[in-house]
Amino acid sequence: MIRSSRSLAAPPLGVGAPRRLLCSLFLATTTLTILATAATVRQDWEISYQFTSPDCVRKLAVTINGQTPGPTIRATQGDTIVISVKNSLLTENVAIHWHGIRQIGTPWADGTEGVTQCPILPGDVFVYKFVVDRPGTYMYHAHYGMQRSAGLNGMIVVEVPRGQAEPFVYERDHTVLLNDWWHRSTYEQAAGLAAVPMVWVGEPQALLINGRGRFVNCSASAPTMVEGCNVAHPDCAPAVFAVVPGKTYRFRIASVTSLSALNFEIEGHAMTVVEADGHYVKPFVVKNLNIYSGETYSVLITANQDPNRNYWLASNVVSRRPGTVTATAILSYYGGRSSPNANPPTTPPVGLPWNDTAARVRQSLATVSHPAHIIPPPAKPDRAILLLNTQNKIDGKIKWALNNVSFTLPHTPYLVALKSGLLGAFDERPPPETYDHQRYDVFSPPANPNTTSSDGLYRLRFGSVVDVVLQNANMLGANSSETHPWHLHGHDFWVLGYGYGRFDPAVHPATYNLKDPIMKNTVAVHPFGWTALRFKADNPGVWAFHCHIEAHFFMGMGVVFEEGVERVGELPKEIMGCGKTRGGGH
Ligand SMILES: O=C1O[C@H]([C@@H](O)CO)C(O)=C1O
Repeated sequence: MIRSSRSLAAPPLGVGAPRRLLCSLFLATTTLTILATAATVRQDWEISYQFTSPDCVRKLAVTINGQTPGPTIRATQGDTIVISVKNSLLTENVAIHWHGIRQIGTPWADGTEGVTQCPILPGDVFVYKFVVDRPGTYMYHAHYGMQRSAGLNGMIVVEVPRGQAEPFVYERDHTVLLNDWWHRSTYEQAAGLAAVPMVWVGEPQALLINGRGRFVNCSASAPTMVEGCNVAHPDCAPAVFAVVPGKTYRFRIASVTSLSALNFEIEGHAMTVVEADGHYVKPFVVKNLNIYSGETYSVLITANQDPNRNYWLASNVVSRRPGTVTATAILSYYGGRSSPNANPPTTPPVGLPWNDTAARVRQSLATVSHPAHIIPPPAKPDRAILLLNTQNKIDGKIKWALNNVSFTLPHTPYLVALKSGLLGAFDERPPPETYDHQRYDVFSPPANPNTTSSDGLYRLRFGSVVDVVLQNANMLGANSSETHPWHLHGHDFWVLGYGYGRFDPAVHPATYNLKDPIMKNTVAVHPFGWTALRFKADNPGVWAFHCHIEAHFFMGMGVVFEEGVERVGELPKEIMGCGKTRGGGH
């Protein structure tokens, strides 16, 4: 049972309030309406392991109140979200990240174990409290070890306040949470990644749409071939999305995959892309939407097809050679002759060719700001950090590194260590700002695969403008480079440009889009390419920036930024209790 409530806050008592009330009746009413819309959305969550069958095969999953995915959090811009999390995992810690929520003024609520908090111990209750300051489509998920892959995830929808228009209209929205799913436990996956030789997690056993998919080897004809397989299990019945003929719908789509880049399609219905990571996009129409882990999009579709049959929603792997069947859900018209959950008469769409990188780059380039919602980027950065993404080795173990440093999480959260002046909690030497970009050959495997590890962090001047260029490269094997979706906590960044091959700091900044760049919190770095972003270091706190592929972050593909930590208010004691913070941080 979820206890969920949205209660209106009392109008805040401010110096201006009494004077505003004396204004004309019209003004007073308007002011009160605005003040009264800020509400508190409360939910009580209990996190526990449960047997679930998302792809028809029984597996233990980390659930919220028994469910995976967890409940969708729906709120209005300006609302305060209060989620009380009880860890009932018995033998496992937990931490929950509110992906895309900037946590302005509440950096301790970001939910990133090792960065912003100690993990929540079994039996403990931790209350996350933060404001959703921007409308849009977001998600939440575990941010502790590889726990996200175990099922702890869900969506956050932040609506615009009533009466405020968006640059498009629709009848209502549907939420679509895309995921990938493995049968091996996250512990087995993590142990494999850290082994010599490494055991790679491999392609997922299933793709999920709203937590439902189908393992290809679990079939009605041979149910006993796979242990725990039951094709009739209600957990794996495809999700059904109902539409009224002639109406336009907003599909809010989020990808919380551990690994897979996906190609999403609604059979027979063109999709107009209108939002990316909480920002309005200059609308463009696609048949197939590419979506990387950590990204969200909103698309509009109009229910203008034959209402007497159903249509597939389909999700397919791209960017890696697929080893997983298409995930499907069903679009059904109200009043049509087809039963809502009947399979459509066609075969499910298979998406774009997995290796059509050019098509995916085209979509990245098409994603620019809506003309009426441009937030202009600062003309120049104060600092530029160039990060070379390489696959490397440490003591024979395969790792990922940035400028030859593979990231490790400290045991003491940076936020507490920095705020409380704890020494020796992490490597005080800052990681390198750049690499030998004139000589490094991004098209060949690293000449010397060995790398080093560190938990050092970048300290940014508060209020400064920072550019980061993510340079992709060849992996350890010849002719291979993968897509990496990089996610920044605590900020949105402007996406200034993408390029193929070696980034040249003397040439490429002149090609940046400073006119109408989209702002995002997650962006793809395409194979053998580079991606340039800019952000303002104006959110006091400590923020992770990492590849959103669960295995890659585990293998060291991340960095951490600190800015204005001296401006952070008193830290809640509840985020402490581990590492050097065991005495309460003092
Ligand atoms: O980090 C990774 O390791 C494997 C492979 O490179 C080694 O097995 C893979 O595909 C990754 O993305």
